Amino acid sequence: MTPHQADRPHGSGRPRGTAGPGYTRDDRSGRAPRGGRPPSDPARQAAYEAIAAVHRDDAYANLVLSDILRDMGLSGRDAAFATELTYGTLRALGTLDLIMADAAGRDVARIDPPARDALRLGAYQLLHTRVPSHAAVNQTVDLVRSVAPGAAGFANAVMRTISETTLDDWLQKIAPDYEKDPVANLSVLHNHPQWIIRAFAEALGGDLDDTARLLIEDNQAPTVHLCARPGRADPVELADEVDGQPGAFSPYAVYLNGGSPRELAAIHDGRAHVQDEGSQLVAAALLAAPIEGRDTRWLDLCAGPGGKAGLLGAIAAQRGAEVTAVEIAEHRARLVENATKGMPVTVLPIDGRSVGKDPDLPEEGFDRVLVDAPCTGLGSLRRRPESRWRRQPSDLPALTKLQRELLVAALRAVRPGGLVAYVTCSPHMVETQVTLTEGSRRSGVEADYVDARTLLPPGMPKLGPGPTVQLWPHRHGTDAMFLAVLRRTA
Ligand SMILES: C[S@@+](CC[C@H](N)C(=O)[O-])C[C@H]1O[C@@H](n2cnc3c(N)ncnc32)[C@H](O)[C@@H]1O
Repeated sequence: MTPHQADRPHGSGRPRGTAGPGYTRDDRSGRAPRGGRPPSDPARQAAYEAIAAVHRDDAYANLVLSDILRDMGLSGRDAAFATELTYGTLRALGTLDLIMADAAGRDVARIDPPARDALRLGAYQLLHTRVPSHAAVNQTVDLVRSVAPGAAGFANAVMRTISETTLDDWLQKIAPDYEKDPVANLSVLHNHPQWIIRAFAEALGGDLDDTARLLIEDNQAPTVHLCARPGRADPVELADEVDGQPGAFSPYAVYLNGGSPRELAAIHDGRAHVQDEGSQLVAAALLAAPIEGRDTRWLDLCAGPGGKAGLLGAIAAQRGAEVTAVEIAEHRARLVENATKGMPVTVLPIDGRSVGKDPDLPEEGFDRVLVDAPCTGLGSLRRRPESRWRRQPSDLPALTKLQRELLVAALRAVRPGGLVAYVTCSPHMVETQVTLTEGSRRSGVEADYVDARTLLPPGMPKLGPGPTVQLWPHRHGTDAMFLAVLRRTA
């Protein structure tokens, strides 16, 4: 699973008719049980339902919330408030749970799941929003009464205890001393699991001050970036049209100032797509280095849902090239087809590791190959509020094996003289440098690094010593994309 798999219909992570630990089937709707009181506030009810679905069904917050908002007919300020509450609560979960445990005098694992999620939402309002305390307490007790009627008195007591102390004082109380355990301290202060902080710190050369800056950035709601598709839209004109601004680095990027990109005409008519600026940069980097000889056969080995294929396809149309886009998951392959309509792109719903075995994926058949590998997605935590608490270090072995195999396949698919870009939206060294070294070694293919810094727009700051590049939210305003470019020599 990768965080890119956000197109999965919500709830599909768990078989129908089953419920997550601690939930009964009656909890599954998330709505007030028959005989319970109706919700007093639709935005909070929507946020509660989304948070409960994330924990009960392994749903993705962005998908489940947009379904709930639509079903409840919420828009404008109500929708914005529900979104802030859902995303904020999910991001802050680890620290909220520690505060709740302290206030309740028991581990949160021992609180009934519906009451626990309602309390998390309440604690978030008390500690992170301007909602007046009495309103946060009363609304939360009302919500608990409707989803876990027996726990209303308990919820009242916990909420009142939390409300008596400011967030700063809570953090002071529960965070371990920075001098004794800096990672544990940062984990509580900035709402990230410790293993992720260690991975970030390692990729940032052990600089914990810089790591803290990254953690703070990870807790901000990211700006939505559009990609103005080359040949179809001019970014400056598009920026005017959507009341946004041209991006700082990618020649295709437009930053939205707010509002939902779903409603934009440019998205509907295929002139633009939503794509982080870092993703645009790494995809374009594959095409930036000159190669000798034929340059018409390009391969995207992990294409779903089609963001980078959409950009590669638009440029291929201009340069007379053709893109083969491979995606193993059928429903995601269909998304790639949608994303590349009208472009010279052929979508293959097959395993990218079948290079040399599938006639459509011949060895040495391609001039440029992109491996945007399935990964932990630790580089895009801003966009997926629940993922930092869902991901586990135990996810790494299976992912890195797949990454190595896909890199080996890519190196075999490219012709001598051609280029392979290895990309992850994770800065975890095991997924970046280790995979790269191991995959290149095992491929048996000879290849040299191209300095990836030279393939990015001039003037980009803080790209490190090369030849690989790690982008960062707190340095570049992008997701933490990793990029390595290899030229096959023989
Ligand atoms: C990081 S995502 C790619 C994102 C995509 N390039 C984009 O820009 O929208 C990785 C994708 O690889 C797919 N995948 C996983 N294993 C694969 C395999 N063996 N062959 C082909 N695709 C695979 C996943 O289903 C997922 O869609």
